[in-house]
Formats: sequence, structure tokens, C-alpha cells
Amino acid sequence: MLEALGIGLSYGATPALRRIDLTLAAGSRTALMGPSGSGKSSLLHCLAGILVPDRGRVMFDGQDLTGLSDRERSALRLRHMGVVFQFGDLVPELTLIENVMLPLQLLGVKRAAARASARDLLGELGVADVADSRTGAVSGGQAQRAAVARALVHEPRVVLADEPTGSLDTVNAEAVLDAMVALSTRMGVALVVVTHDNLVASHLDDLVVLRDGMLDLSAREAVG
Ligand SMILES: Nc1ncnc2c1ncn2[C@@H]1O[C@H](COP(=O)(O)OP(=O)(O)OP(=O)(O)O)[C@@H](O)[C@H]1O
Repeated sequence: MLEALGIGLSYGATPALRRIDLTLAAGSRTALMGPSGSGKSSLLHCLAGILVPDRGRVMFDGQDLTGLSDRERSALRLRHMGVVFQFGDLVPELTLIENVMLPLQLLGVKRAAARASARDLLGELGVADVADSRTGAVSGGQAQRAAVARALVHEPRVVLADEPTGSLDTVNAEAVLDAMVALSTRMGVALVVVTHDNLVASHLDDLVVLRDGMLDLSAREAVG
């Protein structure tokens, strides 16, 4: 479903990804681990089509993302992907429910229907009671649940999450992750989660380890 074919990326003279080949199947659940600076975020951003690699290709359902314009990649991401960042990245001027409605409304779903879907999902994530609060008025854990809801509300093919529980305490982190994994599984959505945390990785099925911008295949085999 999502594939990196020999991708390389540098920031000026700094190589971030050297030659990555990776295949993610529909519905798979993958942890992306590795030391700080090993290229995890860069790889996730390339898979999401937010960054375009300097070399190689990223294929989504047989379509080469690297051949698309910014606008085409954004449209594809809106329709087929959900993205979660460490600090949620919600729009602070909007309430939680308005944030979760956004992808649906951008996809042309009517306001009332978008609101109903968003409210249902916020309910499943245990934050229906703060749905009408702005992001600044809720806890980090509540905001991050809304960020997860926003990534899943349009039932994408894949959710790409960069340290989605990195700003939360252990109890909240576990709860948010459990909810994200359970909902993605129910919806058949693939998950790719960048994490430093072995506990987070233990909730997922596959492990990909990066080291100096390359796949560390020995680490993968050691686990598998
Ligand atoms: N915007 C940027 N400009 C210049 N160099 C960058 C930029 N973003 C990342 N890098 C460099 O690219 C390399 C890979 O960074 P990346 O953030 O992808 O790693 P990471 O494994 O996600 O790190 P961390 O776990 O610390 O978030 C590092 O050497 C980093 O310093």
C-alpha cells in the first residue's frame, strides 16, 4: 500500500536518509524506532508526502508521490492519510470538535454530518465532554485524543504518527495509544508510529529500526 523505494534525503550537506527500502501493507501496524537523529521523522514525512526525497520514490497504491505537485500530494494526503504530531498540532482558534470536523469538511462532507461523525469519534476516545472547548482549555492528553480523532475521522488508508504520545505521562500515553490502535484496527487503517518508547512499540506488530539514515536490519531480525 505504501512503499519507499531507495529513498535518500539530505538537508544541505547533512544526509538524513541514505537508501531506504520499505513496504507497508494495508492494515499493518509498524513502529519506527532508532536513536535521535537517525532519520525517523524525515522518513515519516517522506511517506506522508510532506517532504519529497532527493532520490528514490514513494509509492502509494501504485502511484508515485514524488511525481506529484505539492497540491496533488496535499489532496492525496487529505483523502487517504491521517497525520499525528507530538504536540497534536490542532488549530488553537477552533474547538476540539471543529478541529476533528476539518478533514471531512475539506472533503466536502456537510457540516451537520461532519459534526455527528466527529462527535461520535470524540466519544469513543473519551473526550465528548470537552468537544466544544478550545484546545488551550483542555489537557495535553485530551488534545492529543482529538488529534487522533482528526487523523482517523475520514477513515484514511494509513495514519502516520510522529511521537504521538511523547508529550504525555505514562497513563495518558498508554490510553491514547490503545485507543489509536483499537480504532485503526476496527477501521482497517494502517499505522506507522515513530517512537522512542519500547512500550509504544510493543502495541504494534512490526518494528523498523533506523540508524544513521539507514535501515538496521539486524535489529528487525532480532525482534522478528
Ligand atoms: N530541517 C532540518 N534542517 C537541517 N537538518 C535537519 C532538519 N531536520 C532534520 N535534520 C537532520 O537530519 C537528520 C535526521 O533527522 P530526523 O529528525 O529525521 O531524525 P529523528 O530520528 O526523527 O530524530 P529525533 O528522534 O531526535 O526526532 C539529523 O541529523 C538532523 O539533525
